[in-house]
Amino acid sequence: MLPTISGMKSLISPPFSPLSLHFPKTKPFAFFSLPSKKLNLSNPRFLHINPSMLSPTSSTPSQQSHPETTQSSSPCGEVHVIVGPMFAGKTTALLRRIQAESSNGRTVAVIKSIKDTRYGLDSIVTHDGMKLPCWPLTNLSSFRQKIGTDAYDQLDVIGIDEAQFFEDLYDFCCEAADRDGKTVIVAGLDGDYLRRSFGSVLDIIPLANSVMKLTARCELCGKRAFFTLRKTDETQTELIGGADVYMPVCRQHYISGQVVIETARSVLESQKLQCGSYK
Ligand SMILES: Nc1ncnc2c1ncn2[C@@H]1O[C@H](COP(=O)(O)OP(=O)(O)O)[C@@H](O)[C@H]1O
Ligand SMILES: Cc1cn([C@H]2C[C@H](O)[C@@H](COP(=O)(O)O)O2)c(=O)[nH]c1=O
Ligand SMILES: [Zn+2]
Repeated sequence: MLPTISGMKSLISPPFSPLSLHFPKTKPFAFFSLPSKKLNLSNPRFLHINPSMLSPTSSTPSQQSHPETTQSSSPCGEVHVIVGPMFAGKTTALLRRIQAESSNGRTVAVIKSIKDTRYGLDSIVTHDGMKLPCWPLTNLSSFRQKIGTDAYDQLDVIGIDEAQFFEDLYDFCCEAADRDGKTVIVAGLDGDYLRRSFGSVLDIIPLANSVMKLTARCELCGKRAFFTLRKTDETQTELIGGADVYMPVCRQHYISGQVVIETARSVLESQKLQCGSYK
């Protein structure tokens, strides 16, 4: 039997200890207890998340209010969708919503795509350092089996980060909310670096109780940023990276940035071709 922390309610991926929650040093945190549910789970641990851990002081400049935070257990499921470009605070918003649900005494678990290897597999980490243990999965359909049926049945709230990488997002949200009565909170990119619909994120809008599009700050002018510009010459849709590869931009700088990058790309391509023909 894995050690548990008294009164914890969140179902968090093992291995987990309080020390695995890392937040910026300027934002101290402490654990507190809530009455625990009658759970007999062999694997997941129970966690209380102190609100100060997910302090609003780390909010993005464009932080918007949460449209709906569930106050009590609902017999019906819910789907809430958080979208926006990179660096908009999607993960921060997801972690805050999860914390709010946990504070309301609901049992929560968080999933992220195994494709996102940026900060190790077992944690969701925001760009400014908030960290929460999670279940890293290839596909969402494996979640119930991974967590265990009993644990799944006890869950009230499921958070999903990097939702653009899950092909079975629609079916999972449908089943979790409609059939199993779960509250599903989904965070992901609505668009890729070419502003095309990314994965299945937009497909779940018709399933949603609420949709929130967050914005970042344009790295070039400071205005609101709606888009993500890729700074490199790579062209595949999926390319894991952070500020080294991507930057948030406003419409004007997306357009001018794309022109610069596409020009650079075609210059590089023609240089490669020329080099090839000299060989
Ligand atoms: N251009 C940037 N480069 C690096 N970090 C940024 C940039 N813009 C904002 N941030 C930080 O990223 C935080 C949001 O991180 P996160 O919640 O992980 O965003 P998202 O999940 O939308 O990518 C902001 O609060 C801010 O501190
Ligand atoms: C625009 C864009 C992004 N990605 C990748 C890059 C990151 O690994 C994630 C997004 O992370 P965040 O939590 O929203 O910051 O997605 C990609 O693969 N392709 C793209 O076009
Ligand atoms: Zn701009």
